[in-house]
Amino acid sequence: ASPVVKERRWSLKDFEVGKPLGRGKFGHVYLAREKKSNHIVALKVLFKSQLKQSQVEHQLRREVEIQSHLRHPNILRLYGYFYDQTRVYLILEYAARGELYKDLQKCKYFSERRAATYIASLARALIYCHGKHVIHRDIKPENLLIGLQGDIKIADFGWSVHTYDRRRTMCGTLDYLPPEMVENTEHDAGVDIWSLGVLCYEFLYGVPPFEAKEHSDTYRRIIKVDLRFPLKPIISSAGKDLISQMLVKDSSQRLPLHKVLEHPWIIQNADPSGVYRG
Ligand SMILES: CC(=O)N[C@H]1CCN(c2c(Cl)cnc3[nH]c(-c4cn(C)nc4C)nc23)C1
Repeated sequence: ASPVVKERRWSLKDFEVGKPLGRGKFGHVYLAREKKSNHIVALKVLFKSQLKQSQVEHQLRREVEIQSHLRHPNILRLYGYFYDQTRVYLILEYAARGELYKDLQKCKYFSERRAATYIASLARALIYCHGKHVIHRDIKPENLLIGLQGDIKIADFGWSVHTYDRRRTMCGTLDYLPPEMVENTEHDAGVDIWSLGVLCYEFLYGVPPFEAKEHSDTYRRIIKVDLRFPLKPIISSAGKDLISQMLVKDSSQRLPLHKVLEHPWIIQNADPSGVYRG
């Protein structure tokens, strides 16, 4: 089992806490070392008072429940948690090369090879999540970290949910359900395919596809799927084709994740090892 396993009851004295790595909404994340195993982790410290006043305890419980059961190279591990009088602590995998959005800001946009390698890894991670009826719902650069080898990791499952199949959980028979009930729920796995398409566009152009000054304009552009490709940087038609097949209004018509992995742009550009070496 991994050195920092969840079965044990953890407490702060098990860790030597180091420098702050960054701050989330509800607290800070610190570099830390588990004393017995010398395992380096990221310790996310959340203040109970802030969780209470924002009524996100249930969301945090769901995040812990979901992320602690997911095991995938492109999903940040949650090894365990503990709490004291005033705080909740999440013991998270440490991603040695930090936050992806900082890299994206620095180099404005990624090469097609780097973007395709990340999109392929994220597609594989989402296929894994959807196989467990988990949808993330918040795939964006701020929630992505980079591991020691340059491997991308989805973090922050704060908005993930367990989808359940209403068809099966409804009172047995389907016969009496109207079409819209038998169809997908408003939040089906298709939301993550859309977000992956938005992310792919932002990786390649450095800005999200429906960006506008006012929120109301962004909303209008999303609803209309007002997708435009700038002249610069020059992107292959294969890359634009993949984005166009993911950013489709009808979620049932979006390119399924396994088809994303077979798309020519991914085949031609993604590093098979899932790691971008530059
Ligand atoms: C909302 C939120 O938790 N955001 C970030 C803060 C750091 N945190 C990390 C988490 Cl949760 C895990 N691993 C990290 N590694 C780093 C990092 C590494 N370097 C060289 N620089 C940084 C920064 N940060 C993390 C997640």
